[in-house]
Amino acid sequence: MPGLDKERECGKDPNGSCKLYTSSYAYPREDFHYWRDAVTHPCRPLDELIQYWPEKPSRYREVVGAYSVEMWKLSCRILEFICEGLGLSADYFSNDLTQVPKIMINHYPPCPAPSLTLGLSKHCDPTIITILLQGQINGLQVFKEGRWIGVQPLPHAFVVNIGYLLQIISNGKLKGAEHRVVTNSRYARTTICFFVYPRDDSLIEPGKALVNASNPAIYKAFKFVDFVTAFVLNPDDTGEAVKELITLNP
Ligand SMILES: O=C(O)CCC(=O)C(=O)O
Ligand SMILES: [Fe+2]
Repeated sequence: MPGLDKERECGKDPNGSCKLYTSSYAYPREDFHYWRDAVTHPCRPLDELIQYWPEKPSRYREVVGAYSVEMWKLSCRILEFICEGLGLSADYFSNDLTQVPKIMINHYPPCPAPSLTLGLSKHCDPTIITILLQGQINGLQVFKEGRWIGVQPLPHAFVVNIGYLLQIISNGKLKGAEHRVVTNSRYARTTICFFVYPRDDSLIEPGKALVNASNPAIYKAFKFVDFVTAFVLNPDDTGEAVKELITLNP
């Protein structure tokens, strides 16, 4: 699709809820650019928001709409299991903590210099959880015990990433997955993320049921909007502004 059409398709909401990026959302501030184009938009409530989504390719709204409905159901089920595992009430996330899910479609074209160029740098998603459909092509890596490990695409499987917010809510019992995307010179790679985000004014804090005298809170309570602001200023999640916001007695 020509660039102008892409811009038009992603510019239907005067409030800019649908965004089109090359590299990352922070393009003008990046020290390095990434080999990636991305489209993102919120997807709930669908009836209200679908009018702002791209209409091209021709079945985009139908296909991505149906996909987002299924991802929403799946994310609710996964979060119920996570609650059971952590010892939080089953409905802990059935509220503002999960009401702003977003779809992000990433496209990484074949790259002439994969050893010099990443698709996305090391980060931890600023979400509760992320459900990722990787497709058939390798590219995702997770950082574990000091080294990068490729996440092999499996047919009919999703990757579920713990986000930074769930790390905080679980009081550090669950760790946000640090990951990045590498490029390759032969194949284009397209992936779809379903990001589970809270409302801006949601309070993020270690679950009360997980905190007691022998397990004190290791993170402060904060509003999601303040976290996002700090995160956007420091896309690297070890950024000082984020650390200061979430760490007790920094
Ligand atoms: O494309 C991928 O495999 C991962 C994308 C990702 O990590 C992100 O969009 O946050
Ligand atoms: Fe990510």
